[in-house]
Amino acid sequence: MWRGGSNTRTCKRRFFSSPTRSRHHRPPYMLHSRGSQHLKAMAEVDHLAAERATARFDVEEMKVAWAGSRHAVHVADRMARLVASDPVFRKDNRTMLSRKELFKDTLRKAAHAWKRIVELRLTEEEADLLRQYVDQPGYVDLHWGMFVPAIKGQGTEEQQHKWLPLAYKFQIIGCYAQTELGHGSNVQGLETTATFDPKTDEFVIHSPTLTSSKWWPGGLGKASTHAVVYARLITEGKDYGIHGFIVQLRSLEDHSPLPGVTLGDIGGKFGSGAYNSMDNGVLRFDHVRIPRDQMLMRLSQVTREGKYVHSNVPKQLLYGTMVYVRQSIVADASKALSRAVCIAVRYSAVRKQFGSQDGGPETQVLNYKTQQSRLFPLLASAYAFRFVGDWLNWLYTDVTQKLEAKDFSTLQEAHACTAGLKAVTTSVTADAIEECRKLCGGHGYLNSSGLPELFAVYVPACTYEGDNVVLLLQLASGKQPVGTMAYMGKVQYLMQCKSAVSSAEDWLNPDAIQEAFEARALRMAVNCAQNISQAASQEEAAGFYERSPDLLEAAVAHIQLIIVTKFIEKVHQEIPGHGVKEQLQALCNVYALYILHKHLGDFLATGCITPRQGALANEQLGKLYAQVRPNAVALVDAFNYTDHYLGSVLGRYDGDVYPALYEEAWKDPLNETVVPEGYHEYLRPLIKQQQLKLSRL
Ligand SMILES: CCCCCCCCCCCCCC(=O)SCCNC(=O)CCNC(=O)[C@H](O)C(C)(C)COP(=O)(O)OP(=O)(O)OC[C@H]1O[C@@H](n2cnc3c(N)ncnc32)[C@H](O)[C@@H]1OP(=O)(O)O
Ligand SMILES: Cc1cc2nc3c(=O)[nH]c(=O)nc-3n(C[C@H](O)[C@H](O)[C@H](O)COP(=O)(O)OP(=O)(O)OC[C@H]3O[C@@H](n4cnc5c(N)ncnc54)[C@H](O)[C@@H]3O)c2cc1C
Repeated sequence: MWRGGSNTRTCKRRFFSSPTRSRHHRPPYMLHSRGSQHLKAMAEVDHLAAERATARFDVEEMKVAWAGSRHAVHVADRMARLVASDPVFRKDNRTMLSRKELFKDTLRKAAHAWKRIVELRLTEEEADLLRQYVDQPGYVDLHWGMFVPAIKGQGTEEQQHKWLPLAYKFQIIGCYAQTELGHGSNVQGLETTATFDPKTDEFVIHSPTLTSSKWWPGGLGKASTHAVVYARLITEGKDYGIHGFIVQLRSLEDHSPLPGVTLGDIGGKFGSGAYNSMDNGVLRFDHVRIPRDQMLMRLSQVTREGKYVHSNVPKQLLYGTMVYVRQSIVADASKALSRAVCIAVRYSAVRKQFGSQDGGPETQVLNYKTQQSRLFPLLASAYAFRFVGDWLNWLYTDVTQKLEAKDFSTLQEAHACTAGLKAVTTSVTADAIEECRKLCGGHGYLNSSGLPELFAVYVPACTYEGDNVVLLLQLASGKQPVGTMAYMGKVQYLMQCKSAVSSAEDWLNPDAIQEAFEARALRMAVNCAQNISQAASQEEAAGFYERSPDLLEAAVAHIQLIIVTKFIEKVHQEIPGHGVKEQLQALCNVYALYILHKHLGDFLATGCITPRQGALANEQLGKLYAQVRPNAVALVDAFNYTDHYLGSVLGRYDGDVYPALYEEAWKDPLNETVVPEGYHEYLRPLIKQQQLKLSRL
């Protein structure tokens, strides 16, 4: 019932295609042949070769561990090359395009991607990867990511039979129209109505108020012909709450809005380039009629006579599409985070500052302990999110199979885990991309570093598909100790256990880590429960409301425990390749001890560890950073990203950063003329006026 598209995995190796540039854009030194020869010679040097030589593990095997299988590495490799070598998929000029140009460029790329998918007869897995490497948000994300899964999950067999082939062949383009101007988080508060008219066997879709205007759906603004619209179902005078309906919005002949439909784009968004390639839209209905069979009727139906019938399944299955997308957002978090970290690690190995008193070489900034303590936990988090994402995908698949067999026992667990992991991984990733920008110093602030755009594209992930705070509160309201909450069954032990750690090395023992994280999460949850019951003499809801800031922290502790646990489980598996397991073990420890250090207050306040044990964890963390240092560049190489996909002059595989930065500057439209436009209007008169004044003195 929750079926959606297949999940894709990341990958790729370097493959840089430099776009051809007009002569007048060239930096001055490139106009001389000696200069360009020099540049060419420089480009053939691998400035990071020395870094790669210090790696103590087999990078090719680490690529397999990261991607999940040899097959996954291979497919991703082919798709990334395909995209990187195709000039239509060029993206280095994206931040310089106007909104209209950017949108047209997105339409062009989507159409070209589809053409290649059809021509090359790509499989679903290959097509998903190809779209991922095109790396430009657009209507296709919502078409494949939400419209199709909504019909698969909530449509009957007949409805799927009718609509999916149209969607699969792009004969219709769909979006997911749930959020309104007045309500997003509170789905039950949506106002759009779908009133059944038994006389005509139709639903009348209507937007009764301004706040009921659909607002935000991606792909709605300009591209979609259809939408799955969420509206209050009213029949026989009774409001049955939110249900999904397939509604045609635009003519399939000339793309004009159908009668009664008003729609457009909601306007420019944060950052240049970035999510502005997406046409997030506004939509209003004025008594638009659709046939009864366009209500998605897998979970509940309205009969010809107008009788409402609800199947014997939990009504929350209506939210299945959101659960599906949330679990893919967790997988995406590791992709975005690993991209930022790859850029910051490579650049930190190239960048040198200070440290040469006697004319010798300066210090690579990656050698500064502060740089390591800021960067290596993010590197470890990228791996941690990758593996927890794989586990979540497994959980989702498992729940989906159970639901097919009408077993709803794991539904709540899946909801809680996807909601909590979505919230934690996106919040950490958004902050981490910004940290990576700072780790790259001034150059990180340039669009050509790739980081500003990555940040601007990524941050809305903290809001869309459920605001992170709202989702964490969902997790905090979970009741039964099942699945990932099973450790709560050990309440008596975990409430009084004392950590046995007595040396820094003791923190390398996964059992010590696991116990500390379990005890912290459990004690925080128990403290919350006690405080809620004390705060709420009359009603539990009042106590929940009162203590919700503490509940958020308890929910985060629970999710961090899940991430640590899944990383430990991963490292316990058989992992082939020289040194690969050892590196993953080190990263797992970095992740866990970093979280412990960062949230030391929680661990101390709940009495799970002593201040001395906290200090020992930090001591061990420093040792682990030293262990990661010689492997750092190889560990980001294992993400296997092309230069095209990274889209960063600072993160280039060859580390040849400075000529690339220099060259990139000349591509800016401001450099199209030597004397800027506006000089004669504003600058010259100003200067002349001042000169005249001075000459009169
Ligand atoms: C490859 C694919 C890639 C795709 C990427 C696409 C690109 C992405 C681009 C961006 C695209 C962005 C696209 C977009 O942004 S699409 C719009 C996304 N919108 C949201 O995410 C809205 C967030 N709000 C909600 O989900 C609900 O309103 C919440 C959950 C907050 C409350 O809910 P509700 O109002 O009903 O009230 P209740 O709290 O009393 O809950 C009642 C009961 O229901 C249970 N419950 C709640 N939820 C679920 C659930 N899901 N499964 C199973 N159970 C669930 C709950 O535990 C409780 O159980 P119990 O305690 O009674 O036992
Ligand atoms: C880029 C982008 C793309 C989107 N794409 C789509 C799409 O394709 N289709 C679609 O239907 N929607 C889409 N959305 C909408 C998105 O799902 C909502 O914006 C999101 O669910 C948050 O809801 P909201 O805007 O109502 O936030 P609000 O709920 O208004 O949040 C405002 C603040 O209130 C807080 N808050 C709200 N409720 C509570 C509570 N109970 N307790 C404590 N704090 C609370 C939040 O934490 C937040 O700080 C998109 C949004 C964005 C930004």
